[in-house]
Amino acid sequence: MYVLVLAVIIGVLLSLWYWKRNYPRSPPMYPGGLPIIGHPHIIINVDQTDDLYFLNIRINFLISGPTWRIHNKLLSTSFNQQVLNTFLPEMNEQARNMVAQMTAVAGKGPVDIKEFITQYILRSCMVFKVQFVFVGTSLGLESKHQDTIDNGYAKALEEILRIVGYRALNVQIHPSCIYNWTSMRRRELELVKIVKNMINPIIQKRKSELKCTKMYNYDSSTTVSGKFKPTLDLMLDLSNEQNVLSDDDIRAHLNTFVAASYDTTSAILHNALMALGSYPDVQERVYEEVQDVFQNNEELTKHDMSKLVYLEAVIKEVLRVYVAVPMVARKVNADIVLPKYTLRAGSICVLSIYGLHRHPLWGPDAKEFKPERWLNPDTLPTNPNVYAPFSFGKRNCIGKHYAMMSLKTSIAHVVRKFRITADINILKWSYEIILKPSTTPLVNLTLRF
Ligand code: HEM
Repeated sequence: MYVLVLAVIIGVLLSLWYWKRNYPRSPPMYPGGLPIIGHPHIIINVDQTDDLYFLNIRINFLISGPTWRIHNKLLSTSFNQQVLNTFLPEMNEQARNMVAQMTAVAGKGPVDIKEFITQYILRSCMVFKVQFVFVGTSLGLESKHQDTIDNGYAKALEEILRIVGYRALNVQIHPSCIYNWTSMRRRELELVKIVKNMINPIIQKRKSELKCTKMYNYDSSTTVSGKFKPTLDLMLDLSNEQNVLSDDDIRAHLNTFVAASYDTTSAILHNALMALGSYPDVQERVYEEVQDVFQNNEELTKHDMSKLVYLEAVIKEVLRVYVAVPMVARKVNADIVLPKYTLRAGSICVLSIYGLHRHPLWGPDAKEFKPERWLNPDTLPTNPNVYAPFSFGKRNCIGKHYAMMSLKTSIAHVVRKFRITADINILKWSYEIILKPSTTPLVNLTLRF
């Protein structure tokens, strides 16, 4: 009996110690009980932090903080606008494919658009992966095998993130000594193995291809034979010539790119189409702009991108109100002294992007969906830190311009062809690191011509 009581007391004390050690002193509380520091004036401290955490779970299959700092510089050349423009023809083609699939069901009653969106993102983002990272058909895989890899790989990463999200929200399984005994942990290890087994042969195959063609002799700039050097080649180059990246690093980068791009972009595309269906006036204005820009052409060009001003405002507002990444978390490297409390070194702090996007600085209509606010800078908050759909600081989103291009292209193609009717207010969300639609409310698509 005494032993039992003593065990309970020790358990409670250990939990309190663990809680105090991991959370900053007296932060304001988020409705769900999570500590937040999403105040715009203290966001700047994010650069004093390091690894990506979700509450206090570090995402182990992603690249770690110190490694990311070195690699990010080297890889950022692959994300410049010139390189991104080369993906526009493929984006147009995949958007047309999505529209063709939707046309088959248009006018036949309410439909679930999630599958069409997932296919578009998998095809265009995975094409991005295939061309940008895996160098198109040079993999020598038949397209059906390529599809299996795209689907299986992305789905495995998605499931890992779901597990991480679940663990993050359930404090009783934070300590590894408990979590390691759960079936969830076993599934996580299984998935990590699946991902490893899919990616390793691809890295090895490309390595030997590059050796054969002696491409290693090229310098590590972004171009090869007049073309942009794909990221995988760039990474292999860095590993071979400069010993900067190991195979594990390369795999972690690929995981990071795919995990960070697939779910986020599909959630936002889904939300944007639902929002357009719920606000007919906004949709008509987008339609008119898109018609003006497209004219009789089949494709959007890089010059068209900057002309889609209202559509850009709509996307920015979707990213604000229906944010895809509602919070980010960081490990604090050194004590950060704030007016009311100190974030201690070693603790994990959570930044509520969701909270920032509804901050009173946005005005009394902060919670309303109003794309027009982006057309007049005077109506926007003067503090830029209240808007962070792509996060802040050194580890912000490297793919933000790519995402914007992909969203503009796909939405323009859909709105040009269909009148959408939907109700975004009945949409329910689930937190899986990314805030994802958990229900699939149906949407009506009516052909415009
Ligand atoms: C609408 C779509 C997208 C949204 C809302 C989004 C949002 C974000 C956010 C909030 C972060 C920071 C996470 C953190 O600070 O903890 C991030 C990081 C990142 N994103 Fe995106 N993203 C999007 C699309 C993309 C795309 C298309 C790519 C393409 C490759 C991409 C690649 C990355 C990478 C590589 C990181 C860095 C992860 C790391 O530091 O390890 N993202 N993204």
